[in-house]
Amino acid sequence: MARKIGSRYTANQILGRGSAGTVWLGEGPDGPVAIKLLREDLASDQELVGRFVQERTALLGLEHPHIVTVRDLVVDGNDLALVMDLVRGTDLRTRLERERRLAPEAAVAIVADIADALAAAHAAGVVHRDVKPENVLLDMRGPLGPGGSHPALLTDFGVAKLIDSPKRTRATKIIGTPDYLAPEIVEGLPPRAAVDIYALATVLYELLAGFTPFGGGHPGAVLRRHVTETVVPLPGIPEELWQLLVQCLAKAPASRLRASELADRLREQLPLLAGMPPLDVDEPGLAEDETEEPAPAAEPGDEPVRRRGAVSLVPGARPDSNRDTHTSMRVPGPDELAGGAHGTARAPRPAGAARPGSARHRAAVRRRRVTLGVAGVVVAAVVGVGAWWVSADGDDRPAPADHRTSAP
Ligand SMILES: Nc1ncnc2c1ncn2[C@@H]1O[C@H](COP(=O)(O)OP(=O)(O)OP(=O)(O)O)[C@@H](O)[C@H]1O
Repeated sequence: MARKIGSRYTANQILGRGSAGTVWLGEGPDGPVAIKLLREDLASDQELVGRFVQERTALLGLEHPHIVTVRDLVVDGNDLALVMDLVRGTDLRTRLERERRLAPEAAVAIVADIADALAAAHAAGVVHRDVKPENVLLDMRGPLGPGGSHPALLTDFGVAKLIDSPKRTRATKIIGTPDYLAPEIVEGLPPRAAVDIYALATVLYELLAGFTPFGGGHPGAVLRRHVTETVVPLPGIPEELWQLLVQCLAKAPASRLRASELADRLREQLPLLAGMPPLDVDEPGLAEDETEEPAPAAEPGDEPVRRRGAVSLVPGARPDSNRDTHTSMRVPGPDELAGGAHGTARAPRPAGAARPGSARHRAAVRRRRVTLGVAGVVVAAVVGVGAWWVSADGDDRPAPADHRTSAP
């Protein structure tokens, strides 16, 4: 089912789908390429097409060994496409799902590559705004580096910005993926380079722990944790690496490292991490008042219900993904964010600690109920934040799906 894209490219086979469109394995005048074909409703939006053409120079100018180069932007009839270098490998999400946690040396080597990519982008005045494991590709044809990792490349540059048009997302809405959103975005400030550092530090934490520091449960609760909670230490993590994470997950953007400094500091630590096994951390449970909403019973013919709080990048998007992707939510007001006196961040559970749902865990929860007057405040905040999520455009609701392959 090959199709022509403009006069120079042919899309031959689907590699994967995201919320903004479909990525194809294609052929161009200089050989194989990856072609990201934006969704039809995006392609027919004149304002977006205009921005697409405007952004051309910035996107095409980003060349770096750890950035997936955009080779061409094609506007042709109903087609709007980014033509990129083809990366033969897999994305970091797929690797993480396979391995659950990465050895610190491999995790740090991958994140240092992406910090290099961000340093180059930030120097060129480009903020990525959607750093997450799905947007990191591992080039299986590249040489093996520290920890046996292939080179990592950052992709999807500029896509969040292109789609974040005033018409689509009104000034009061948030664009991004909840688990990786910097607190200043939740508070409604414009995204600057430091948001990428926060997101990348979140990715590093996730590679080491197997879960993100503030993720889990309702997306409104996730956003609130970014603003109000401090990150919980990971058992067994080397102190210097932990300090680096804490600094880059700082609530104040100015306290975070710059990308080039982060890359250097990470690489300095590589020799100390050589041979260290993955950290021995079990995924924590959620506090009882933060658990996912129960999925409604399926009717015959119903599409599967997404279990977690993913909402699409743009109204109407139906991401072909079984992972949480983007959120498009109203910026919460100060009152809605003021639920942080009592932390709900998911504390890592060292092996042997009570497993959520166990008798020991239930007893602990009962004890907590008795002692926590403040819990009511938290519940109120969660419900408040939930209310503004529910009141967002109905089109912004989670969409079911499954997806994704890597390049052959
Ligand atoms: N340049 C590329 N070379 C090879 N495979 C790619 C390339 N770019 C993307 N892919 C594959 O295509 C799939 C879909 O990518 P896409 O960027 O559309 O989705 P995403 O980033 O996971 O989702 P979203 O757009 O919702 O953030 C990914 O799984 C990725 O593995």
